[in-house]
Amino acid sequence: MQAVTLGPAGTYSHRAASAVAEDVEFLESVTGIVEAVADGDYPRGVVPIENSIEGSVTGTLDALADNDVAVVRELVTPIRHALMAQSAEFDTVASHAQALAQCRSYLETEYPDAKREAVTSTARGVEHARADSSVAAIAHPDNAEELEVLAEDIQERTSNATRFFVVAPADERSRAGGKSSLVVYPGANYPGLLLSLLEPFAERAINLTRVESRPSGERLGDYVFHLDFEAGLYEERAEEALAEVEPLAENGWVRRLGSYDTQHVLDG
Ligand SMILES: O=C(O)C(=O)Cc1ccccc1
Repeated sequence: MQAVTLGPAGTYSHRAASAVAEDVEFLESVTGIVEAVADGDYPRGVVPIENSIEGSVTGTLDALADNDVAVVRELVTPIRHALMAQSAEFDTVASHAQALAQCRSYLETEYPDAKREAVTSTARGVEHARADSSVAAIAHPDNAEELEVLAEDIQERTSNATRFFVVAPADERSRAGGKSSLVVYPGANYPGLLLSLLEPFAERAINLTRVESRPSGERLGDYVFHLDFEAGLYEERAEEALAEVEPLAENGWVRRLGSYDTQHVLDG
């Protein structure tokens, strides 16, 4: 199976995608990846959704609200960051914004004067470091090749895990799986709205594993809600909960991203 993910080669997304596809192609934006799958250009896309230290990847959330795709699996993988450069003499650290944030304390302690440069992916930062001796990169240590690995395991906490979604064309949406994801745009704003969106799950003992709000882009204070819960859409209790949620969004919409299982991908 072919999958498209965040490139160039060597990103954490690439490592995760290799667990589900033999043929991995690259794009440089999560929005572009979700759009390419929605347009039928690729059968699968692998996008980072959430990190245990830094939280949501907002570009991915917004792309899932804006495009009609299915989520068919989630991948959970540990993230271990290394600092690499041509030598210890550098003045800039280039990496993906999430990786820079995940190594904030290390950088503040060890390299307080180094500039931080956010680039489109960790592997793109490595390319900068290869081309320019004043630049160090934060990436998976396997990317180092001729670069010197100056430090390993520089992330904030030992359990730096990232979730990735495997997205597929909308017609491959499944109701089977232990978890499900929804995007809800109520198109309304009144006291207790969020409570009434969540109560149908609580009343049926369905555990919510993630609740995120994102600005709808329409006006200030208008939100799209992203919900993940531990039940399959095939289950009667999930169907019942949705039957209560959908009328609350009569001025907006509810997107069922689908049900899926979790696959843990080990590093190395
Ligand atoms: O830039 C990468 O390597 C990615 O795949 C995105 C990312 C960045 C930091 C942690 C996890 C995923």
